[in-house]
Amino acid sequence: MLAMFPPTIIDLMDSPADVSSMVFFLTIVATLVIAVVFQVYNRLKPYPVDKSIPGPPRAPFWGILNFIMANFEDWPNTVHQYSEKYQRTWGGPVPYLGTMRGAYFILTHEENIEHILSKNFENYSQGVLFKEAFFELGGNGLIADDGATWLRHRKIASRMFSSSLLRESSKVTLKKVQELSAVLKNATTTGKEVDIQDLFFRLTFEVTSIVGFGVDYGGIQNESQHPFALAFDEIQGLLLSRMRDPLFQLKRYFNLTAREKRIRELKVVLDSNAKEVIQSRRRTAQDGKLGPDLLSRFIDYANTHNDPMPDEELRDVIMNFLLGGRDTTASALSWTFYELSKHPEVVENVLEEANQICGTVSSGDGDTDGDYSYEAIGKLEYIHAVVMESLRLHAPVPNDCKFAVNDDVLPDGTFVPKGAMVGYPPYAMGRNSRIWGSDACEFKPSRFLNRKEPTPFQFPVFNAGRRLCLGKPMALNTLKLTVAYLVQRFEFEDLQGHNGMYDWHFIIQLKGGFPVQVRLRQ
Ligand code: HEM
Repeated sequence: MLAMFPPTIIDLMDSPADVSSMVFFLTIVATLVIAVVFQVYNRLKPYPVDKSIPGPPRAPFWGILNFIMANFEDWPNTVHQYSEKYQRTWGGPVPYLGTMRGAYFILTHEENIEHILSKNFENYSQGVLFKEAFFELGGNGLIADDGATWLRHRKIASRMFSSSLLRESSKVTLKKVQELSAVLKNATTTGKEVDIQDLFFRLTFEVTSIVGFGVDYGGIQNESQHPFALAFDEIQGLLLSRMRDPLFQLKRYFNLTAREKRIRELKVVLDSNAKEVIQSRRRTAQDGKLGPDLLSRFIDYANTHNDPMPDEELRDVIMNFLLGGRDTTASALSWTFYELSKHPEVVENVLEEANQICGTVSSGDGDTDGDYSYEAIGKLEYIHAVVMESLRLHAPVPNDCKFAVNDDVLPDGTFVPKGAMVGYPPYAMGRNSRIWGSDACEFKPSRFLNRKEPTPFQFPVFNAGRRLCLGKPMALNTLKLTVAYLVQRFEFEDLQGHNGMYDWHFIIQLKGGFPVQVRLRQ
């Protein structure tokens, strides 16, 4: 009977000695495999998270990762719904894989957020992952860095974001909004639909480039964009896609995929443009004619404080400025105009305040009418409330996080193990009924009128504590100026009835853009 079965490897051995050496060999292989699997498991296995922490059901090994992946496309809203349900720190274990770091906690109480962003700031880092994924763009710049390098840049940059830079940015914004207005005016005569979201991304690219390093790429009126702007957009998309790829470090190291090859090509374009700009600013510095842009201010600081800054460091300054200021402000503008398109009564109030403070504008030909000086924009209280309300409901950075350097206990008693990811969601906090009341999801600018502004820990749209966004005053000025100027001149009709769906990566944008029909305001 036995002969009917195919011979096994042992049947093929000539002697018992062969058999025992084969068994020995297989035992070694099996032991090695088990040791490797055990090592890998030990490295990837989730941290234990106390059962008292609420959250979605936990699967063995994967913890709540399946839940995160299943809801990833709609993560800001999912976080909002679960935060509303639990009204306390929630989360669970996740494998140590990709962006995940063993455990993920989501904080929605201001005391906990103040703890991680201010009181126990030293214990929470930006984490290596974002820095690594964005290295070709952000380098060792302010946004992704931690520790001594961050502190040095932060100290210098804080001096630079002065009221004189703000005034300069206000002038630049006005010039660029006038160019955008010309494009819209043209659309009123051709009757063509325009994607206002795309125009806002162009606008903020232009403003940040001029204020950041004194270059006007002229990309609002031109159909085609400058190679630097195109490369910046493309590389940003590719670097973002690394965040969902647990093997990106390996692929980058060996330059394995089309994405990694393209990133290298784009980095060359960006770096050579940045180098040109930096060298030109250095030459201007030698002639004693430095401009008002941020890059010139850094060069001046380095020269006057005898604190040399190599080109690479200045390159990172430029890129981080663009990274921090461009998409965030464009997102905020797009959502503000989205909310205005749904709330004509708010548009009436905006118009009334803008006419009162900036002066009325002659219909059709009022490009240079009105006072949009920094001082005038500072007086727009209602428009400020509109912009804040839009930021509350549509936080441009909907989810943010830090990583615990050592074990810690949050003020609400949650134990946070070393390495765990601690998320704080500006989007969900902006819609939280505990903070904002039962009408939290409604757009009501009046809630920002005649009341104390919420603390940054309650409203972490611009982050909070030691890493509060340096561009907040500049962003608010740009938003208010653009709203006042455009609402006074144009009516926007959302022909497709956008339903507020978003695309989100780090930033939320209106899904599919925001195509509108533009008419001159009568
Ligand atoms: C509506 C517009 C904006 C929003 C919502 C926003 C939001 C934020 C957030 C959430 C962070 C913290 C990121 C983190 O550490 O996890 C941040 C940091 C930063 N932002 Fe903004 N930002 C805006 C506009 C700007 C502008 C216009 C600039 C400059 C031109 C800017 C420059 C920066 C810089 C340099 C940092 C890093 C600060 C640090 O880590 O010390 N931001 N911003």
